[in-house]
Amino acid sequence: MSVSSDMRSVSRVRELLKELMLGREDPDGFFCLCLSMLGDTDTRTHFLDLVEPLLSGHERLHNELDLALTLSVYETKQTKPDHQRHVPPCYKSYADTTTETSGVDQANVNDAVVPENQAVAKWTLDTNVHKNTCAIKNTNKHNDDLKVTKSTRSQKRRQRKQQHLLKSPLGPRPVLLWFRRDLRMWDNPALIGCLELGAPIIPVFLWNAVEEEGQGVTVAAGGASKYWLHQALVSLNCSLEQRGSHLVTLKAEASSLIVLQELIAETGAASVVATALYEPWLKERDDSVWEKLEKQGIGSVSHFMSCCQQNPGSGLTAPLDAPAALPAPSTWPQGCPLVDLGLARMPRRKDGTEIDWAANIRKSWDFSEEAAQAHLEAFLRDGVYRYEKESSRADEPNTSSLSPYLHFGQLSARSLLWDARGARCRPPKFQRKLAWRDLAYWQLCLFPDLPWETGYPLVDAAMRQLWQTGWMNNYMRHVVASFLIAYLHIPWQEGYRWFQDTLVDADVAIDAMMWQNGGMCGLDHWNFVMHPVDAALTCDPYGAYVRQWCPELKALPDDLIHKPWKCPASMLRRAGTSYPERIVVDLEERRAQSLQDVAAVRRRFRQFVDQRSGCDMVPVPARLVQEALGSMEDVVSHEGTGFLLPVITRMEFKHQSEDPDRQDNPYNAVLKGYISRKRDETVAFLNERDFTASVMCESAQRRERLEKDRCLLEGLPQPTVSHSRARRTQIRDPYSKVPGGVAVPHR
Ligand SMILES: Cc1cc2nc3c(=O)[nH]c(=O)nc-3n(C[C@H](O)[C@H](O)[C@H](O)COP(=O)(O)OP(=O)(O)OC[C@H]3O[C@@H](n4cnc5c(N)ncnc54)[C@H](O)[C@@H]3O)c2cc1C
Repeated sequence: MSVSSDMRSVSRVRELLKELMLGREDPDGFFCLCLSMLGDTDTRTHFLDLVEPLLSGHERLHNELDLALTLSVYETKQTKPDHQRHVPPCYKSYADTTTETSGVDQANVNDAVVPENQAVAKWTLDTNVHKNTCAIKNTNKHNDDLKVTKSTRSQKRRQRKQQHLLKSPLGPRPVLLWFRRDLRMWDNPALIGCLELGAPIIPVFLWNAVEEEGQGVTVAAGGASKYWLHQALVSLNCSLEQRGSHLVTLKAEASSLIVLQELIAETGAASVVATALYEPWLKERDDSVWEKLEKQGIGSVSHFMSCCQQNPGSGLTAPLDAPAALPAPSTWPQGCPLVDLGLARMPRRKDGTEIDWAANIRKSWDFSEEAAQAHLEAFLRDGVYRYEKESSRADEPNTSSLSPYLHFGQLSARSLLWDARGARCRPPKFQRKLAWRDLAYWQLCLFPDLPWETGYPLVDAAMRQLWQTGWMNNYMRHVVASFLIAYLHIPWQEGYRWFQDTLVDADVAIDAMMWQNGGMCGLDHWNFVMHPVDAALTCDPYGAYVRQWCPELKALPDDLIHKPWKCPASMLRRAGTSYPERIVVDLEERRAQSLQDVAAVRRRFRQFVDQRSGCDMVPVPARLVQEALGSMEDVVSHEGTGFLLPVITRMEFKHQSEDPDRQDNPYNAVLKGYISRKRDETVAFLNERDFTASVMCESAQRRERLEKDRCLLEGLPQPTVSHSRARRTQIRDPYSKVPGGVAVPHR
């Protein structure tokens, strides 16, 4: 056997060993494959060394393999004479790498003996496993990439040290698997990374509310998302128990670092593994934790993170399976009951009874990892087709509703993307949403400082859905945000805070980015304002959504469901509704005022408006400019305001500053709802073609609607809808197709 084929066999055996630990290969099959790859002699000599990792946590498998080896040796002895022992040099060096014990500079020895690719073979296995966590969201790594490339050798040394640390006379020392926002068994590289270390695993969750929050208006963990977190931890613990392990929960009141150090002292753990977090204040906390632990000689996540950073961008790789079992330590550290973390604590009334505000959230969601996968499967089987066409509908569940699972890492973004690409329609719109998610994290890294009733049924329905279930779809989030900012003139930070407290998927990066864009101070202004009635005609054309969340409006006819103020008082009385008056009546006037406010701000801070393009500009952190352009000292200090980056600015603002006196701004951003736009286009089209037919068509539709409403209010059966419309003049123009459509030559 050649040297290189030997090495290949050994690394293949190690891969198979992983399969065995994960329960995807049985011991007999594993043994036969090893025998055929290594041959009789090498199997007899090295097999037990290779399967040694099984001794911690997989003893039964080890015993079976030991027996299989004994039987095979016995059989071989019966048939063959004993061969001379032969240990190929590369094999020896490989074994040395894994059991480094001497004081010799092992890094140099190994680098000299083993070709580079073989020396890292063991680690590339880790790299493949680990890198994917960040493959999707890790877009801001230029700095770290550089560091990694330079320090590969020292990392290798550290990795070997880590291996050494894992060995002790009493068997391998445990590894702490620090769960944070990766609360899952499937496609969890940190978990698989721990398994590969071949040591007992202690899964821990630490809670320190202050560390979680960061500075300023962050509100990182609001009530609803903490409630979700609690439930997700319950579910994670069940999954761990099914695999012979459990989650140790701890209040990290002093700090996460101190609790980790105590855990290390108590358990003798040799390393701590976790997936990266990207909120700047948590990243800073983590950096300092890793630094201190490494000084103590604890192998840490830095290896794992650097693997992520070395990700060559080779594209999406297959998600990882969940392990069948986890090796448990001989003794467990003492944790506290999960409820003591106070994540799901309910307020109490004066009489001591509990106010269970989460009852509806519980009814609306299944918090488990399995539910996340079932949701995704169901969505890709069916919903995704509607999503690609009409993701704005509020009255139909057309979006995936996966955001809380993604936020808490109960579903990995990689497996979502993997499955989406495997779906028949390869949904482009859905896949793009994940890019938005990455963008949000990128922005947060870049700019770390970053109970109402309105009388408008769509807005109220959305806010009630949010309150009751902790969620609403993207379109509705736009509707309520537009309403708050453009019509109520309330600062976007208020909306952001409320969302952070009430959304189960509350996510600082995404939420802050979206609210800032809505509040006209982000990197990409919304070039639209949602009109609460027009939007309703698009996303809830028959009022089903409003009827679900505002049942007091149930009895109103379709035509008036989004405009209850237009109902005659007698109709409202009959319907028995106590719905409030509109919070603002003259929407146009409110919008005009909002535009003037923006103009005033832009005049006052003229230095942040690019006079040529009319775009707003934001100061870019000096660090970033320097990284991007080498040295930018001149630009940064010379201007006094730092380096300014023009951002995507709403057209109507730009036009307004160009021509402040013009009343009719051609870039009016208020969106016409889809339905009203289509209806207007149809009427305009018919007007142009055949005025009489158009009038007849309109009045026939109106008569039908009135009749339907009358029957509804008087409790009569609904009239059967007549499909005979007023005759439309046959269109003879061969170049016209549909209103708003493309004109194509007729053949
Ligand atoms: C004002 C405002 C605030 C928002 N706050 C949050 C928040 O706190 N947390 C949050 O997860 N999303 C937030 N979003 C984005 C978006 O509304 C939700 O991600 C989406 O509604 C979740 O539903 P879904 O899983 O059915 O989404 P789908 O449309 O099925 O998309 C799949 C996944 O892509 C990601 N995604 C979708 N849209 C966006 C987007 N616009 N920006 C970034 N990622 C996106 C989410 O992870 C989502 O689960 C906000 C949007 C607005 C307008």
